[in-house]
Amino acid sequence: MVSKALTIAGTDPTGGAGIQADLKTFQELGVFGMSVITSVVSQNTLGVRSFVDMHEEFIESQIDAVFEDIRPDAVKTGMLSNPSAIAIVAKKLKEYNVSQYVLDPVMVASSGHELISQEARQSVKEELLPLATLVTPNLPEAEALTGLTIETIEDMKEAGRILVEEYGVKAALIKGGHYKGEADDYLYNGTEFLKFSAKRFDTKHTHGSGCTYAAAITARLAEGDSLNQAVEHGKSFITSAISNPLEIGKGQGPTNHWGHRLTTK
Ligand SMILES: Nc1ncnc2c1ncn2[C@@H]1O[C@H](COP(=O)(O)OP(=O)(O)O)[C@@H](O)[C@H]1O
Ligand SMILES: Cc1ncc(COP(=O)(O)OP(=O)(O)O)c(N)n1
Repeated sequence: MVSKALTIAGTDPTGGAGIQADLKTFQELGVFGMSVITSVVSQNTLGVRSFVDMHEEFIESQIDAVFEDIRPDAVKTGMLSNPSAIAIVAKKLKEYNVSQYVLDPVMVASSGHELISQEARQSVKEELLPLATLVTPNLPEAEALTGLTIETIEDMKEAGRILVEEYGVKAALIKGGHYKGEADDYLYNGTEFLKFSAKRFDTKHTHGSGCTYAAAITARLAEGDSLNQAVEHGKSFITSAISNPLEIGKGQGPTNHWGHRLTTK
């Protein structure tokens, strides 16, 4: 029996981030991928131009279409730009009793473009964090969610602790891509902190790395991994994808999901 994963997110027509990155990652990890589109984003490796949000009734209809036919084993959410989209997704996650849910709290693209309104940040905290198995903020997202200024490893751990103990998420993975030094991430699961380490590669081709990482973790959860195992597999997947760049695009290019198979001439 094949495992199935659903991503609820925005799009990237150049294929490096968002829904497209998630589906490629699910496929690469041998999991049947499904998708619900929340926003159609005009973006490329140089940045975000604009986006059009799907109406919440249409997001709801897409989620119902999936769950009434093929129940996913795990769900990931990415770009949810406004409070209405967040409210409908939260309602549906509860209605369908989703127990394996990875929340990537997408806020600002690496190009600097805001992908979420200010009001929606509060909705993420109040409505989505209590439902999630795991939240995967990068440092700016962890700062926005907790109000902390994160400058040290201890600050990263404190952010994880606040997200779990004060906001009710089951586990928090604070990603170190924006930190100085090595690319180390810290998982707090409510009882202990675990460190997931990687050498930092000197590359600009990291577009969509957060999406790809969260999608890989979601795929492994769908396959039945424990949370710690899923993060370990996800970290190894994203490190491999960053280590072997395709070097396509005029700006910050995509990670290479197919590390060993795709090459550029
Ligand atoms: N230059 C790099 N070399 C190796 N790993 C990286 C690099 N940049 C980011 N990562 C890793 O990629 C993942 C995504 O991290 P991050 O950049 O913090 O998230 P986001 O893409 O959401 O901003 C994390 O595991 C992080 O440690
Ligand atoms: C539609 C969409 N969702 C999320 C992002 C942000 O992607 P992320 O993986 O956090 O990394 P960057 O590309 O911003 O480095 C996006 N651009 N588009």
